[in-house]
Amino acid sequence: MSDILKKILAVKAEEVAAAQAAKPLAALRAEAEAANRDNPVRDFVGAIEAKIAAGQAGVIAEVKKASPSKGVLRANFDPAAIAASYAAHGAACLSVLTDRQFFQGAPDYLQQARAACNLPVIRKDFLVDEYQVVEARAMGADAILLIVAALELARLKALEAVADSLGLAVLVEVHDADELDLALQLKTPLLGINNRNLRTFEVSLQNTLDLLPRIPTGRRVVTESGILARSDVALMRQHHVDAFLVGEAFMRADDPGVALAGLFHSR
Ligand SMILES: O=C(O)c1ccccc1NCC(=O)[C@H](O)[C@H](O)COP(=O)(O)O
Repeated sequence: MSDILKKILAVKAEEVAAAQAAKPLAALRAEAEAANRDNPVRDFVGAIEAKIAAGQAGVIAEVKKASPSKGVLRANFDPAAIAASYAAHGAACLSVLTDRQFFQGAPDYLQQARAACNLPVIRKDFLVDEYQVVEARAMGADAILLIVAALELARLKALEAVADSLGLAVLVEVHDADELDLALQLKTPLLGINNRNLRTFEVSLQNTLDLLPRIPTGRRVVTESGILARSDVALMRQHHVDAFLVGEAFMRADDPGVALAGLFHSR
């Protein structure tokens, strides 16, 4: 496991302990159930598939103020305005960072972004415990990320089951072939291949291409990280990779939605 991931996971364990002490799981579950009544889950997988069925890329557009590898990406950060622009320019879904310490994110940002549009939203964070999955639905998320490098198989399966019980979609993320073997033991169709090595922060789109021959039918590959240019999108689409998770390229642009259209839509 990479050093940064170790550090992040140690902080997550502390955050879960503190949150549980402040609000027990049973109370949080009641909030998640209320959210399911008042603010029902939006179909994350369906939104991606609908774009792809229409011949477009399925873009998960990220709302990310900063990152460990790049520092602050967007000083003037307005999650609602970013989300509205993404929606107006053809995003399938949103990814909102809720981690405070390493990404300068917040649960409030997820709520502001989701309220500003009709798109499904993934809680982008480092989930290690059932508590955080329930918390994701309570804050309004429609999907969660599970990172194979961070979790043992039994824990991955247990967290996927909690997500299923709440109606949340799961994006399972891998970086190499061993992680892929584990991810394929989950039920979710959404398989994220991270092009970023979390130890070195090196990014190589070749990582997605190398793992493609190992992907069975029935899984939807989402290529994650380092998509910066139209040539990157073209390379992926030539290899029938039609779903993308993109952050930095949009966050550094004056208008993130216009940048999305420029990267993905034909001119
Ligand atoms: O982005 C980082 O520096 C990072 C460091 C440690 C763990 C995860 C990290 N990124 C999370 C992501 O998955 C990216 O935000 C996402 O794939 C978008 O990547 P990009 O388009 O390169 O911003």
